[in-house]
Amino acid sequence: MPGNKYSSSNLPGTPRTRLERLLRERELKRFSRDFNEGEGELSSAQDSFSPESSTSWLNNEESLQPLSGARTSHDGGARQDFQASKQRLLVVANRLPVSAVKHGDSWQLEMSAGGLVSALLGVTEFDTRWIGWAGINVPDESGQKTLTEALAAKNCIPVFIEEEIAHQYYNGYCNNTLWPLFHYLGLPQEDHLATTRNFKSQFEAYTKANQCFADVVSKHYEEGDAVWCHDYHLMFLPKYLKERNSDMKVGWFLHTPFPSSEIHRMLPSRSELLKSVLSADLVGFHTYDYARHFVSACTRILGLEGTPEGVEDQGKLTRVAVFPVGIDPDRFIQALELPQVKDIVKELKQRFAGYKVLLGVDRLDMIKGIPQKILAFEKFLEENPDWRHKVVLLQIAVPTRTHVLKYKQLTSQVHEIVGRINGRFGSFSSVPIHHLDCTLDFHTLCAIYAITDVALVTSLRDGMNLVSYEFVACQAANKGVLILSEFAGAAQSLGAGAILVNPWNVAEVASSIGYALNMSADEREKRHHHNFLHVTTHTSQGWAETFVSELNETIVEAQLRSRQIPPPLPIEAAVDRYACSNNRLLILGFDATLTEPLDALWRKGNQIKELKHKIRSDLREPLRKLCDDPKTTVLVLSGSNRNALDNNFGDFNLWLAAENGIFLRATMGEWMMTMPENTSMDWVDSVKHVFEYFTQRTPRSHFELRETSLIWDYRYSDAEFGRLQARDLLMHLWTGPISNLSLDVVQGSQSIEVRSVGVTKGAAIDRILGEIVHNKGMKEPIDYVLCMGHFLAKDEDIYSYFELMLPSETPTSSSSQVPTPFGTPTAGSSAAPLKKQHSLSPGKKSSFIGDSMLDPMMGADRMSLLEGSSLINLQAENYFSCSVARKRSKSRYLLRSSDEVLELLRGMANHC
Ligand SMILES: O=P(O)(O)OC[C@H]1O[C@H](O[C@H]2O[C@H](CO)[C@@H](O)[C@H](O)[C@H]2O)[C@H](O)[C@@H](O)[C@@H]1O
Ligand SMILES: O=c1ccn([C@@H]2O[C@H](COP(=O)(O)OP(=O)(O)O)[C@@H](O)[C@H]2O)c(=O)[nH]1
Repeated sequence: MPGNKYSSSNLPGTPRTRLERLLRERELKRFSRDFNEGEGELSSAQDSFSPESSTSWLNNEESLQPLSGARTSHDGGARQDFQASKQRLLVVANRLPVSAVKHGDSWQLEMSAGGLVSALLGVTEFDTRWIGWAGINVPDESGQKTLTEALAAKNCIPVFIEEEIAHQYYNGYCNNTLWPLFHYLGLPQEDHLATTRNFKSQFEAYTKANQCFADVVSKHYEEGDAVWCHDYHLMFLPKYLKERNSDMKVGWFLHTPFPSSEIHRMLPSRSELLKSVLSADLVGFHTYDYARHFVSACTRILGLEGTPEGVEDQGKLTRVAVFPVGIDPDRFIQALELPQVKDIVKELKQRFAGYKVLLGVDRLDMIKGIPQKILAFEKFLEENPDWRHKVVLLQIAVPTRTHVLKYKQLTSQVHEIVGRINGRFGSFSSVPIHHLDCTLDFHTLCAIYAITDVALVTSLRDGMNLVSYEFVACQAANKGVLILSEFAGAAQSLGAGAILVNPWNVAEVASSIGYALNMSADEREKRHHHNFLHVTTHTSQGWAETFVSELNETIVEAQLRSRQIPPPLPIEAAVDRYACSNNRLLILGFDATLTEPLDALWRKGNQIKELKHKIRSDLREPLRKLCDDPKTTVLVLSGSNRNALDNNFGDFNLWLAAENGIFLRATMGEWMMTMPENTSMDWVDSVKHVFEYFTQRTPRSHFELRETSLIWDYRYSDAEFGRLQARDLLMHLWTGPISNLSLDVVQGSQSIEVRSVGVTKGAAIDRILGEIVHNKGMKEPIDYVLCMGHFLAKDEDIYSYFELMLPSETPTSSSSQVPTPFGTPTAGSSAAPLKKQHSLSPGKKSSFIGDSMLDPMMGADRMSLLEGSSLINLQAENYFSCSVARKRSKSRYLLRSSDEVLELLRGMANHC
């Protein structure tokens, strides 16, 4: 068995990283394939496998093989075992590889045209089911049943969509809106009002159609399946699938270009579409440019973070990667050896004897640049009279999307130009352009590719363009030249061997035709060799294998990452423990914990600075109840300045700690300083200068000068630009004003803060607690602590502070990073006597806080009052450290939003 011989244990080392695991898997696959090929040699004589037995473009039902393992299905025992262990793959695409035509009571299945079908037909590595729109309206149940049965033989599963919805979805939203937009042809503009109305109904049909797909996928899904969604038709599918089953392994691949974010943002439904695609685990594109555009649309439109790995939202990563598609080159190379193909080649050569053949094979689509190509050919004939009657252009224009108005118009336009040029340059015996509106069978197509001298691919935009690959695969003998649009994805892979052109530049294309026709045999050979190597090594099989491996790997990675994310706070338990405690301490962050949630729309306004500093109005009541409960002490501990806290909490009975705990006051009392030794601001002017400079150059960023720190905040700026500016700002800081100063530069997700070394919430809490305990004359030990906030990583040392207070047998999460506590647990006892390690410096005023009131009692004398007493008696089950909306955290628990904070505080308040 391949599995035994090449089990992973035979390979040295355990892969630890994603790349190591992927390389290992690749190696195993290669071993496994070599092994099977070894066996295949023995059985090939009996199989007498021929290219025809593989899937074919012939519109002949007999030639259609089941899609999975078409080549391995007759191999007997060992092969079947191997096949049985193949991973199940559900390919979901708008179009099935076959289209159904009804003949009486039975169905005839014909091959569908288009690059997506061609690409996926080469994929035999998996146990594949193909789920797609039947392409035909079958309203009656019995018809649906018989068609489903007919398709099942080809491992195809139909999605039935009601006729009007299918029309609005496919001809409307997909091909009249998304397709032109993604190919930089803009949105339809004929009649603005009607278009807007259409947008709505077409968009609704699009969502409904995507739901129909999701229904069918869910029905056929088995645990462990990889679900691979394809193309712009199914942008909502990842979301719908994950809503039904969050464990489903979902990948999404786009076959078209993804346009610049400036184009994508024109779409009225731009955000919904992006968000849904981001529900997938892995998102793939043909080229790096498309992937880059997608990530940048997510950062600019959704405000998310783009990383080299993909797009990150609250710790959840959607991997974005590049997977250039290929073809199954052997299918073409072997077809050329078939007698019937050789016959067609012979016939064509006779037919065009004495002529050089230029070839275009395209769906009759605006993006393919057919009119531009023909006009370039006209210009060539115009400028090169010697070539007239010595060269023909064969243009195969495959009819497509014929119900969309634009496509109808294009057909007439092309016919008109062809007629004019043939009239102009034709003769009784020959015409320069042979234009065919038809679909060719596979063998004829191969033969035409083989006899062509120059292929002309002049797409105005094209996701990849497989015709260029197929042409190269069929040119081993002829070494014809490929003229290729620089706007096709294929230009990135075949660019070095092809002649690259700008299809809009008719003169350039015309002169390239001349260059290609006159090219020396030596140059043709070299160029062909380059392309042939690429086409034969980058196959559709490899493309699919890589995508599915990466998808599997993404899930492993996500599981590893999710282990680092704290579990959700068990709100009920936190409330229950609160209810039965006697002396509770609630430490609450302010910004993004108790503040109003920010709507994305507000990002646009300047009022944002004001809004972010307001307590949620619905939180006031529960908070007031908690503050007024004699068994509860509430401390709001924030990076904000004293004013902000005064304005929001001045009328509550609680404790306020501003500027990360440097300033402290009970709302009944005056402000005091906890860490006067950290308040020197000599550095402030030089840093402020840098912050001002960057604020002026980064729209919608702002900086805040606090009494003890400076913060530059760019969360409302363009995310990408903000990040670049932040990088630049940091470089300036490090190399300039602060290079010799003892300052901390604290990086938030979208902010940069400069403060004195050692100022953190964890460092301040020791002294804050000393003051609170003393001030309240606390006799009973604190037996419940909730410490909750959207804290910067540096300030999360506060969570660790309390971990150390827990009984020693309780495993601590990160004791090594604990700040110096003034209370440490006594071995073997559950109580934590408070021990002083810092003494506060009473009365020491620093110049920049001249108006602050310093409590002369707060300091060494006071702390000594507490020494030796057991003022924290905290059991692990009564300690709830909880980060709010920050998944990368050292806290024990997570609350996703301030809505959940509200739920928690309301629950507690009910027990006051
Ligand atoms: O199904 P249709 O609406 O008739 O259109 C045919 C296909 O056209 C598009 O093909 C793209 O995929 C190719 C393979 O990745 C790529 O080479 C080409 O550049 C693209 O245009 C479309 O994306 C498919 O969904 C359609 O089936
Ligand atoms: O008569 C034809 C002409 C072309 N094709 C196939 O259609 C696909 C076109 O793919 P491409 O990526 O070039 O562009 P798309 O049509 O997908 O935009 C290629 O595999 C061609 O072999 C076909 O099936 N029948």
